[in-house]
Amino acid sequence: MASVPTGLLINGEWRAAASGKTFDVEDPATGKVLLSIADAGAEDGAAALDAAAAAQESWAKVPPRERGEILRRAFDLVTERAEDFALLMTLEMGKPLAEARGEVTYGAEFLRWFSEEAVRAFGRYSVSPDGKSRLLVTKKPVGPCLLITPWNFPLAMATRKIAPAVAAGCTMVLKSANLTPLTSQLFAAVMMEAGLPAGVLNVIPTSTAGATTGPLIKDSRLRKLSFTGSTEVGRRLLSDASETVLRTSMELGGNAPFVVFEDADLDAAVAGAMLAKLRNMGEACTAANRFIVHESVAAEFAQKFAAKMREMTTARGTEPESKVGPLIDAKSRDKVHELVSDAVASGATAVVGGGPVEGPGYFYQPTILSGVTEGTRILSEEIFGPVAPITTFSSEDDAVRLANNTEYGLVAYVFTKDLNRGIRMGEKLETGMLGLNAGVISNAAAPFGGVKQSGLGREGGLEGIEEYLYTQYIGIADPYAG
Ligand SMILES: NC(=O)c1ccc[n+]([C@@H]2O[C@H](COP(=O)([O-])OP(=O)(O)OC[C@H]3O[C@@H](n4cnc5c(N)ncnc54)[C@H](O)[C@@H]3O)[C@@H](O)[C@H]2O)c1
Ligand SMILES: O=CCCC(=O)O
Repeated sequence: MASVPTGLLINGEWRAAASGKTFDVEDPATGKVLLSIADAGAEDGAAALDAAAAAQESWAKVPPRERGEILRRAFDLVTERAEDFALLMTLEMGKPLAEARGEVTYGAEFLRWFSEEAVRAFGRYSVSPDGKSRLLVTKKPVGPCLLITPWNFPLAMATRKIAPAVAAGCTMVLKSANLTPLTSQLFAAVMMEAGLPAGVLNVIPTSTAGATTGPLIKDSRLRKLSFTGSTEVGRRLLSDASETVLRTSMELGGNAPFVVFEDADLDAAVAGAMLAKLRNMGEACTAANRFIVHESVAAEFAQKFAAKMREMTTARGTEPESKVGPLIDAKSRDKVHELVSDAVASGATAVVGGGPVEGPGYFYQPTILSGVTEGTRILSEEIFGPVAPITTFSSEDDAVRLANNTEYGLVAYVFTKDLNRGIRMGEKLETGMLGLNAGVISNAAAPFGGVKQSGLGREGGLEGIEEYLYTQYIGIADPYAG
């Protein structure tokens, strides 16, 4: 296992927090402390922004190809050390090793994708409609960015922001999640090894997020905030960002509907449901949160889905048999159980599972609830656990109404053999993404993001780099005028 830096990364150096404080990172499978790392405070946050602001001008001048090559080297290094990254993620976050390996592949792909995009931030030159002037449109790096990441995908959520920022020529301060900061520490070390100049990426893990990043958001040298996390915190940060009219990208919560029509291939729908529900133990913004199944196939779907859920072994992610790891902490596990208990009290039935697993760690049984009725809390809140509530519908209009009945709009899943119906659903569903007969659609080459209260902006795809660029227009006088 590679050694993980335990300091703050500021201007290319690993250092202790100004206060000398550290905080503990726990293994959610055992509750034991894995490592203590430097705990940044406001003074460290200011030093990190000083470094990012000082490096911005020279970094923006580095040729795009060179920036791309740094990212490509980082891709190679992460790929070479895939096992180190996977084990670290399993230890600090809990996901089974096989899934952690999948996240390394997914997370590294943002480095490769944006290494290729770095050289394609094109502008345009055109003749004005009246022919009397010329219009030159260019793309420029937006400037120093604050990147705030969640705990659930410790590598991919960081690379999805850092890679496009590097490609665009922005400097940055990364505030990693306090529950899973270790992967970001190792990744930052890799970025330095790949040749990223000092000051371009600064990393400030902290146990006091608001106090440490609040002053940065109000600092006029900061030009961009990219946040991934809950809608609740996102709303607060948007309000703070309004003070300096800070440019923002917000990747927030989800409440994905998983719609199964009567003509769907039920085995394929169950396979999709297993992915959409159990990937990352259900701790994903993209997790299917509501199974909306046609009344004529609901019983058969529930029975097939339950048979698969029963095969899932709950164990520490490092154990070879583990298919479902622990939830991130006791608070999350208690919240999941509260939602399940509320649904059961409101008339739902636990077809399988229904409670926490006894013993150390924060494990929860893979659970299916049938007969969940509209208005039940579990259908409106993010579950963030391995629990699948099933509700039924009788017509396409009914399915659309139920699916759209949420403040969120990140992703939806639709299973049908009728392509026209699939396309119609895409047009009618209020989401940024749709999985058509697919249970996972995350891809570095695709624009990831939501509508409604699931956020603003897109990460990945051709769109991802745009979040870190601004457009400048230069009006040129008629070159034929005397
Ligand atoms: N849409 C997406 O792409 C996406 C991806 C992953 C996770 N998420 C969402 O993230 C949530 C789970 O992650 P979480 O529990 O880490 O979310 P969270 O909102 O609690 O925290 C996210 C990050 O914000 C920091 N934070 C919390 N309060 C802050 C404050 N006042 N100022 C500055 N930073 C603050 C946290 O320390 C963490 O780094 C879920 O809602 C999930 O849907 C969304
Ligand atoms: O948690 C949300 C991110 C999931 C993903 O990128 O696939």
